[in-house]
Amino acid sequence: MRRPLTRVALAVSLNLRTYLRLQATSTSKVCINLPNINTFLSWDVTKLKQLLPDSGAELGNVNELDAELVRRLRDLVGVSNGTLDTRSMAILAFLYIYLSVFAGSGELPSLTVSVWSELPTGAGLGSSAAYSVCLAAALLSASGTIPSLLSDQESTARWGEVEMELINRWAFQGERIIHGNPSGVDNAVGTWGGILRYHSGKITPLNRVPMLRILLTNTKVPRSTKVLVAGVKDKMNKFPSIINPVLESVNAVSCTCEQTLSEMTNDTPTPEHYNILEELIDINQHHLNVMGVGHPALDTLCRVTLARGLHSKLTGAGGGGCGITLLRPETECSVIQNTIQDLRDCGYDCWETSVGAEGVQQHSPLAFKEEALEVLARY
Ligand SMILES: Nc1ncnc2c1ncn2[C@@H]1O[C@H](COP(=O)(O)OP(=O)(O)OP(=O)(O)O)[C@@H](O)[C@H]1O
Ligand SMILES: C[C@@](O)(CCO)CC(=O)[O-]
Ligand SMILES: [Mg+2]
Repeated sequence: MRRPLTRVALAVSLNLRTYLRLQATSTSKVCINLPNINTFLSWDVTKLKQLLPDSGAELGNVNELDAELVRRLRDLVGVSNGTLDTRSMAILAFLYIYLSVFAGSGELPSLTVSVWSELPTGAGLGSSAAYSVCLAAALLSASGTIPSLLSDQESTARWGEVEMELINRWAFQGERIIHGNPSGVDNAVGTWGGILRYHSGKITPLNRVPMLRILLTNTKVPRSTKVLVAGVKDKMNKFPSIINPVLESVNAVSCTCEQTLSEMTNDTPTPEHYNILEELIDINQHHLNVMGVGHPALDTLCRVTLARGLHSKLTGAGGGGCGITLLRPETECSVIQNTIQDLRDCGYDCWETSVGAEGVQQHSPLAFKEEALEVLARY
């Protein structure tokens, strides 16, 4: 039986976006272009139709993963059960959402979907969720399940609450395919943006969000969310009396952090607020090490930034990938530049950004970031 998660977590959106372009075609093919993972594939619509059960209406249940459809898709893609292969997971998530969303209409349309992301793939920044949210929003919109929002004048628009809820649910199915037993917090952040509080499956956006500057560092150490999450679960099962109190303490960190963030938005942020956030970052990083999701490269990140007076922690499932470093308002430009250089000297990618960006949106081609448009226009 799955233990209900009763602890609080806070999740924060980043200002790095995933872009999806969907073109209706008359080729009788479904094509997917995923330049980030060098994957370009197509299938005949007739072949995909054979995967649908006799009554298409049986599909399309947004609350449960259809194990039989997943099995058929695995056969089609040629993967065995426990595969963690980047490409296969991305393709399975796409085909699963495509077939489920269009099954009810009885017709599978030919189309070309191209996705390109500014997020590093599989590095602890929720790239799988951003990918799944884009797929869900685009396919639901193409099927007419949610409206297409853009009029001639409007270049960017957001869906209403009901549509966002549906996008989030379908994205969660994509996350399930990609990473096994996800909490749903990453797809919620991708859908709604901002900062979210997660408790027992209930997701509440924080009303107001302070502006926080951070450094984002990619150690480039490869890791798999699926494997790391399974590892923590194993530890919980093996040493419940040891790990449960750690999770309780993580919960208390989330609550104290939430209170501090709320004070920072109600009053002017003070140096003391930043001191508290820094201590919480350090404590949480130690928790994550105890849970077995640290990595020597992440320890290096923490050590190198602390030498410049800055505090860091891992992101996402850990085990390598990315970490964040909190910047204080008074942190001098030279300190930031020197820290970035130190981290680049370690072989890491590092850049400055801020937290709390918008969630999923529909853009007209004109409102696409130029770089994204340039990449996606190739397909
Ligand atoms: N831009 C993209 N194009 C295609 N597939 C992607 C893209 N981004 C993510 N994916 C899919 O998501 C998988 C990575 O998901 P995973 O959950 O392991 O990492 P993450 O989401 O980046 O990190 P975390 O879950 O720890 O925050 C990839 O293997 C790929 O299947
Ligand atoms: C590690 C994890 O918290 C998120 C990965 O970004 C797993 C989850 O919430 O499903
Ligand atoms: Mg993920």
